[in-house]
Amino acid sequence: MSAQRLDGKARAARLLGEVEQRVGACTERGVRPCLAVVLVGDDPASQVYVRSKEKRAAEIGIEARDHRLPATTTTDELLALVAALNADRTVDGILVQLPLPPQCDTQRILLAVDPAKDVDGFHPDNLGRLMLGQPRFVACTPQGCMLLLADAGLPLAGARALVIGRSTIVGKPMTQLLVHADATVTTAHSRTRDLAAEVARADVVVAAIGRPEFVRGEWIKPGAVVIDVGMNRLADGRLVGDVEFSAAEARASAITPVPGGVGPMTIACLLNNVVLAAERRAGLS
Ligand SMILES: NC(=O)C1=CN([C@@H]2O[C@H](COP(=O)(O)OP(=O)(O)OC[C@H]3O[C@@H](n4cnc5c(N)ncnc54)[C@H](OP(=O)(O)O)[C@@H]3O)[C@@H](O)[C@H]2O)C=CC1
Ligand SMILES: Nc1nc(=O)c2c([nH]1)NC[C@@H]1CN(c3ccc(C(=O)N[C@@H](CCC(=O)O)C(=O)O)cc3)C=[N+]21
Ligand SMILES: [Mg+2]
Repeated sequence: MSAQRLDGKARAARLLGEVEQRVGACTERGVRPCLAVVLVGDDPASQVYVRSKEKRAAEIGIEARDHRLPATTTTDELLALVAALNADRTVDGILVQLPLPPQCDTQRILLAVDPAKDVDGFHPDNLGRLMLGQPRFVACTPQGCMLLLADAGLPLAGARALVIGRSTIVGKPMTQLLVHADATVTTAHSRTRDLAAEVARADVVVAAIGRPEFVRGEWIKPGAVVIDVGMNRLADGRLVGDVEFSAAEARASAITPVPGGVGPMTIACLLNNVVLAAERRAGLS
């Protein structure tokens, strides 16, 4: 058996087509959807991500405004920029690219973003609403994973789901979304005693660890659906996920590739959140 590949590139293109229609409706009402991107320092991976997001935005008529700041930027300087973007009525969404340099107080800065412009879904208000089952902006990567899971066709209600990772940006919101989809969810992390045994009984595995091919293919339950969030750059330049892809593919019923899986979905869901914010400004929602 070989798994169905969950093609995130194609699924993202479809979502972006829908978002583009909605961008058009806003623009007709005189509201040009606009995303402000704040990038501090010169981390090469962050630059790649920001560039590809701005390219996708331009393709569908969303304005992306770049704010590039030196690696020495202070918390106060960032707070002042965020306050200006909050007050700017032409800005619909604000994205502060993470990670920030160590001298910046990340929690304080994320808390300062207007929750109505928090298209990453990282503000405590938006995380709390997700917890209540009344989401406003849902974090983009978990949102994208849910869309790919829907393509796999496996009913989530009653399924055993395993989320590996408990970060605020991926693991925790992913666990919440699966709980609300009526899965029976386990969250694993670095203190989990027997990860192989947890994986072996899961009908759905979402891996968000940040360690190349850490989840062995032989752990996967035959027929399981595997969503690989990991993005690991190897010394030879190859990009691999957190799952041993070739061995997992032989056992799973469906699996996301890296690249071309979750990554493109994250960007499409971000722009989906931007148009949601713009629709409110345009009086369309
Ligand atoms: N495709 C995309 O769009 C995106 C991809 N990513 C990628 O996803 C991965 C995870 O990102 P992120 O959540 O930000 O990472 P973090 O480093 O914030 O979190 C990693 C999580 O993995 C857990 N972990 C570490 N080692 C183990 C282990 N041996 N066994 C089980 N769990 C372990 C950690 O546990 P503990 O809490 O105990 O430390 C932690 O909860 C990265 O590769 C990142 O690049 C991230 C965002 C978007
Ligand atoms: N405020 C904030 N919001 C984020 O959403 C955010 C962030 N900070 N910091 C970093 C992580 C990482 N992330 C990625 C998104 C898309 C790809 C992506 O498109 N990847 C391509 C491959 C890219 C390549 O080849 O290098 C793919 O998987 O096919 C990757 C990584 C968003 N993040
Ligand atoms: Mg990917």
